[in-house]
Amino acid sequence: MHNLKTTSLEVRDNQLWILDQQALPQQKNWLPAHTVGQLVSHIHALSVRGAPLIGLSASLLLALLAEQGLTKPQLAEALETLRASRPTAVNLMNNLDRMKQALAQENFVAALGEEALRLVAEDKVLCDNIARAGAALVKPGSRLLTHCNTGGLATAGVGTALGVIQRAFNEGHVASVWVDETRPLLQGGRLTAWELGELGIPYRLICDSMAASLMAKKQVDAIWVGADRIAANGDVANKIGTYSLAVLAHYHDIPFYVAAPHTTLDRNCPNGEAIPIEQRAAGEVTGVTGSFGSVHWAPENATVYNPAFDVTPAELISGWILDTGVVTPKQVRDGVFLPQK
Ligand SMILES: CSC[C@@H](O)[C@@H](O)C(=O)COP(=O)(O)O
Repeated sequence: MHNLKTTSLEVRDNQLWILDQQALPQQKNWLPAHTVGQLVSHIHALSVRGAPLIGLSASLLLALLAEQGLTKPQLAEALETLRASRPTAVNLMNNLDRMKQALAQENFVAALGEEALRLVAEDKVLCDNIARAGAALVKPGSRLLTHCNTGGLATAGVGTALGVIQRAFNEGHVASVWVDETRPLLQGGRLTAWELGELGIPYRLICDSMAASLMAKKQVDAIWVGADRIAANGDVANKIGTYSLAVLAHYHDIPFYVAAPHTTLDRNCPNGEAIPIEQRAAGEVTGVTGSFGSVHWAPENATVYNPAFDVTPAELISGWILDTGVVTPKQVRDGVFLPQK
């Protein structure tokens, strides 16, 4: 495979490397993801993260392993191991379904390589299309609020919700961005703040618990988030804390938008209750770990509840901004996300 580089993935000399998103922004470390074991552990550690990026990294690794001579049964096993590495984001499953079709072909080495590169190239276009559709909804002078990280780090392109914000800023419509720090893993505080700084977009970092009072003070004009899975009834799984924002937005009459590629849509998943939610380690809540080391503040044996995602019901969402355009609540109620006949 030829060399390629996105913000956080690199194929160099037929090996996959990932930008360690756990070490950012203090350190820019590229880690080897040369084996299934390495990539799965990077996915578990959230060194590779963001729904689209997880799917692309798994697809590229499979293609590279095929070039290195793994047999069809070995590749099929690798594919299933990768598929099981993160349960909530459906982009991983969607991308691997396409890789599975390539694997079924006689000339599977070439087919896997072509398909993985196609997925990366497509993702860039999907991001651009989402940004274009979403930016048209951003009114001049907007103070936007976002959660988690949905930028170039999480995709092969400009990102999803953050891609919308970037484009709307370039069009002169964004005054500033409120960035939720996004406990427990601080994707907002570490990654979104860093990306917005690099882009020169004015932002202010807040603790998640500060969003409510900002809305009460009329300091937020719209909320933009990404998605890990959109169910057929429009319910959306996204980073824990998204649901609270949607409830707050509803109470304060603030538009709440979800931006995602069509690869995040799961037409076979009837509603949010059917979306598997990943439960994560207690240590993420009892303290914090980063490039600076680990700090723990909770009592030694504290019991913890740590779901990585929550579900926002469709009725709290003002619009689903896909690469195919803006989907309205009425269209969702009329069944636009239902399985296609
Ligand atoms: C374009 S990224 C969309 C989502 O994956 C994003 O909003 C999110 O929830 C990421 O969670 P993470 O656990 O950091 O992978």
